[in-house]
Amino acid sequence: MRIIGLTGGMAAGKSTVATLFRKGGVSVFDADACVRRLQGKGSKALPLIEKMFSKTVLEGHLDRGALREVVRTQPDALKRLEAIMHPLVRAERARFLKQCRARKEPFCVLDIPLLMEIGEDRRCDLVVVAEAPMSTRLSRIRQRGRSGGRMSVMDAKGLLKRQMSDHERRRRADIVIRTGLSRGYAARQVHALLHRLREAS
Ligand SMILES: CC(C)(COP(=O)(O)OP(=O)(O)OC[C@H]1O[C@@H](n2cnc3c(N)ncnc32)[C@H](O)[C@@H]1O)[C@@H](O)C(=O)NCCC(=O)NCCS
Ligand SMILES: Nc1ncnc2c1ncn2[C@@H]1O[C@H](COP(=O)(O)OP(=O)(O)OP(=O)(O)O)[C@@H](O)[C@H]1O
Repeated sequence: MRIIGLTGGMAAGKSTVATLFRKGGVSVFDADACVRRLQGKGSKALPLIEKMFSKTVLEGHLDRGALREVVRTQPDALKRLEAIMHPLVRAERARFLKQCRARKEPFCVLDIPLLMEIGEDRRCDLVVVAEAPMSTRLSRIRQRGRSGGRMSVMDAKGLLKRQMSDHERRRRADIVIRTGLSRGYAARQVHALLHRLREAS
């Protein structure tokens, strides 16, 4: 089975590209969704988060706004949060790969925002980067923030600093999908890639 790593900066359009792969019949592991699942009610991570960051769990639910605020204002908080989340995400990822192998799927996608930062790209057979200009991404983040519940540009900037530069990411990519233009254009690039992968397998 060939493992396709999918990554990109914040609001570049990874999830949109991942959906296109899914629609093309490919199994996708979504690391952000996995984090949210692992932080859900009754999850393993919640008691650990509650112990480390007081007042971020209310009546068994994670208060994401409160946790975002902690991450933004406490210098080492994200590192400590990652130390809780990353081993759990790693275990889920291993489970996903095992299931795909058991189903004898020819390839699968790992959609991981920090794919390169954690060195997981080295274990992928093909690394795909979703790329849109920073100005486009910031306006998408602003729009999402306005429609409620999501992080503001100010919150995002702290996380963006921890993500790899676009230049470095592009250098380590095998394929770049341009996601700064229309969705149709992104779809055509993914379809062409899937076609090539299927021809080669
Ligand atoms: C910081 C948290 C609470 C913010 O939650 P919120 O719902 O507001 O945002 P969401 O999870 O949708 O993330 C928004 C954007 O930030 C990026 N991001 C999230 N965590 C990180 C991180 N540790 N470093 C860099 N970027 C990150 C995401 O990929 C996404 O692009 C949450 O992202 C979290 O628990 N992060 C730690 C786990 C982690 O490292 N996740 C990255 C994928 S493995
Ligand atoms: N051509 C395009 N390709 C991908 N996304 C696009 C495109 N045009 C607009 N968008 C929009 O950009 C926004 C961000 O996309 P998406 O959620 O897929 O990004 P992401 O990289 O997964 O974000 P994050 O890592 O912050 O969760 C969405 O609202 C999406 O609809």
